[in-house]
Amino acid sequence: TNEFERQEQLRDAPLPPGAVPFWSALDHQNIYDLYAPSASKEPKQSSNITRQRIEELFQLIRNARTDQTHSVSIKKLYPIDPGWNFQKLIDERVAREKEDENKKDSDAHDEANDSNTNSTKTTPINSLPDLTTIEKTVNEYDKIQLRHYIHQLLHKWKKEHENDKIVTIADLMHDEILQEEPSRLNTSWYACMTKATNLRVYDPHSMELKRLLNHLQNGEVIEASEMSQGTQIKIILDLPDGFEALFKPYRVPRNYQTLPDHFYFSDVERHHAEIAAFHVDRILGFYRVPPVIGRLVDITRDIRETATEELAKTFFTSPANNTCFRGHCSYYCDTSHAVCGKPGNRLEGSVQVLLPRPPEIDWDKITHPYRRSYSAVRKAKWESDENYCYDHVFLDEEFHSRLLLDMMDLSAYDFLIGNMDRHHMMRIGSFGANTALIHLDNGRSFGRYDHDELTILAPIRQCCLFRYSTFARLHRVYRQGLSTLVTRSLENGEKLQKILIDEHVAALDRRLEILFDHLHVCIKTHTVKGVMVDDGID
Ligand SMILES: Nc1ncnc2c1ncn2[C@@H]1O[C@H](COP(=O)(O)OP(=O)(O)OP(=O)(O)O)[C@@H](O)[C@H]1O
Ligand SMILES: [Mn+2]
Repeated sequence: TNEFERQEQLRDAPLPPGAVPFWSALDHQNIYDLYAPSASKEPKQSSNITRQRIEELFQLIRNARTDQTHSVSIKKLYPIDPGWNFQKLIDERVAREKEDENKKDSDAHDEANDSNTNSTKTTPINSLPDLTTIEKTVNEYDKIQLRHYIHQLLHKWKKEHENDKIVTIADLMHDEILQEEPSRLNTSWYACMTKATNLRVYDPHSMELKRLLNHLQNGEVIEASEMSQGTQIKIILDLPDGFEALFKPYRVPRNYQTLPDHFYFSDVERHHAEIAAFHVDRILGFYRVPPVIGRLVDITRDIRETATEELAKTFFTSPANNTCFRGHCSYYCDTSHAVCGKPGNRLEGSVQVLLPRPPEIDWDKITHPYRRSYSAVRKAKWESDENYCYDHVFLDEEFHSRLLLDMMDLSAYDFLIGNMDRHHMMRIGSFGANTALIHLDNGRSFGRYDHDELTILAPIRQCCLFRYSTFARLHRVYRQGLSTLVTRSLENGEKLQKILIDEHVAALDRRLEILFDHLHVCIKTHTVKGVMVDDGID
């Protein structure tokens, strides 16, 4: 029995760290951290909505859509008082902002000025909300009129654009390529660009996508250079056949949880988050993330030996005898945060196709109205003004278009993947007015699985508008099981293992229900036709 007991004890003893695959290290108590609370797997929040209620909601919304699309007149469906006018709200806002300016000037003396924050107005975090300002925001009557007005404008936008021709990136570039480098027209890069349209950046069922992913995963690296934009290290890989790709290296293990005392803006970028975010976007049917795939590179052969001089200069050998590089950027580009092959030359990363950039193609970079303050001591305006959508977003002409609903799609998407870092919205301006957002830069998503960041839903909660077709797709995905679809998708074609740990996958299902719950609340307040918009975009 002695021998038997000894074996039992051995089995229960914690495994030495080296024997634990890194993504399951989470299940093991950190025996060195004496005060660490035991890892809790229970989510902090869950939704109140039931499966049955979600089904009822869907039926309700589907029926209402028939009314909306076959309604005799949009003006009857969304009536506006003859005496009401939009301009009055604009004038009021201008007056309000002037007053705020004056107040700020007089306050400025005794306030420590945080001069490197952006120009969006912010409120000190610890002060009470300014009651005089809140009273003066839009009233209930104006809110109803304004909502109807927005519905009418979105309907008008739909009428103007429903017969738009679909344009591809290849179309935009054809003439110039033909003149300057006609051989590029025969590359598989160009073939991919014929599938990147104003509505979606790839065709999920095409051979071109398959080939593209294969290329990103296996194509020989011709040159590695640093991307100059951005806060964290990113490598541009030149691949054969005209492709350029963005490589984000492994930085933290899959179970790394954003440090509780870190702000989202100093959060490290995660290659596995970029990959997982691509799969989630595809499953939700947006097709707005340029294709990304995981790749194992040889840090010496694929990066050091192909590196530009600038990048090559930052390579060194670590005490553990691994090859590392530092790169140049404003966060984590020093010797203590270097990217190292481990073991040996093995380095994981995400590889995303780079879409053409200026001067070839123009991009719009739209400041997100719900961007966070990016300051440790200030809050953004939308955080203290529940009427922010009426006071700002609805009054902004730029949002009297598909952009408003694209932003709601993005809010839903970002909530599911837990991305708090959407400071800008990107789209290809060269496409003109009817162009979808491109969901770029998802490296700071999937930071925590034990927390659902409800503020990411602020655009949906405050504006209470949602695209019908997105809802219909979310509902379909819900029925099939989002987590099941994501798990299956990640097993298909990925060489890297366990992109998302189970806790992150489970969080997706939980968050989808919370999203439905938010829409449910909106609909209780504003009715189905007040919230759902069929703008003809699928
Ligand atoms: N796949 C892509 N195709 C085209 N351009 C891209 C792509 N990915 C990134 N870019 C461009 O490079 C910029 C920086 O990339 P990214 O946002 O991923 O880096 P970042 O370090 O997070 O930047 P920031 O700190 O500004 O958020 C983007 O704003 C975009 O203009
Ligand atoms: Mn970023």
